Amino acid sequence: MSLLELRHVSKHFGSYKALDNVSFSVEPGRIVGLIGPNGAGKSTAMRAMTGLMRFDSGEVSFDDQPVKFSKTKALAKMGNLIEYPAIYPNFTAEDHMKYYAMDAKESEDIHELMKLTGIDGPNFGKRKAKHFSLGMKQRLGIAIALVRKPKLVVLDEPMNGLDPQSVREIRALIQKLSDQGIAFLISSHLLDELQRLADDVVIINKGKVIRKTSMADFLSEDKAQVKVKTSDNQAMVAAAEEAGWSVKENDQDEVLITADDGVNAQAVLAKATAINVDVLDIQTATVNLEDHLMEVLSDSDRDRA
Ligand SMILES: Nc1ncnc2c1ncn2[C@@H]1O[C@H](COP(=O)(O)OP(=O)(O)OP(=O)(O)O)[C@@H](O)[C@H]1O
Repeated sequence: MSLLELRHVSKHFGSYKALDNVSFSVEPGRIVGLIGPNGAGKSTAMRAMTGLMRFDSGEVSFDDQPVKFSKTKALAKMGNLIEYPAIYPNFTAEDHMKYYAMDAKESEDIHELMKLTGIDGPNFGKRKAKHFSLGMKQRLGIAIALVRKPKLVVLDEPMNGLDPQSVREIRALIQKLSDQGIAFLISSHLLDELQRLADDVVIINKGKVIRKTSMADFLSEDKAQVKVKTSDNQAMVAAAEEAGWSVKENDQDEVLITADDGVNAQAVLAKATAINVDVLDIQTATVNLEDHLMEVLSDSDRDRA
């Protein structure tokens, strides 16, 4: 049984379908990236699964219990940081931790957790939250999400507003906690970060789940691409097409070549030499979550048009 499961969840805002029959699951201890363009429905899905928002139809279950709007009992072992954490301006970091641990049946050692999330340093100390930077608030939000010893932590854009050093630290923290068996569902537009972190991906576009798979499988779908600049791109395109490769040209005068059974720079160079075309520059693009995501999204938009 999955730790978290959404089955056929739909949600309208007026006549707008923000979630359209959304189904996916999170397995124990896995880090799942929820990705998609602005307005795809990621935050809406997160609010539905954490009991923060009513949904129209479908079911959510967590830890073998149904999740309903405001049904907090089912959510005892789920932490979340969705949009902005509820931070009280006149509380210190420690006040927050004590407050959030108060109604927990089982809570982490607050001081350990503060150390782990880096909110115990001199910057925090006795300062009130109204003086915290955005990054400090994010860290505090993550610490709060962890206070009840959760089995799953739902994080909406956890890297927002963090400097590169903090992003790295938060990534290491998530990895460490996942190694201890905590599952994460994370939405982020920082795709490089998600590529490094996530075990699985769920891709959502216009309220629909268009792909759910492991990160490794998702990335391996992307075919290697050779980018080449030549003395005669027209001749290169013709020769590549004749070889049965897929060819596109971009606006930087580069010819982009892929093939279903793979293509490499040597093969493209050999083809150029055979037709007496000079190669000015050649590169093999590495697999990248962002590029592959763009392809998958544009295919899904085309299929729907
Ligand atoms: N309370 C609301 N009332 C009306 N429309 C809403 C409401 N909340 C979300 N929406 C709409 O639902 C759609 C999905 O929004 P959502 O915030 O879930 O997207 P998202 O994938 O999280 O986007 P982003 O990456 O920009 O955060 C958007 O078109 C948004 O305008």
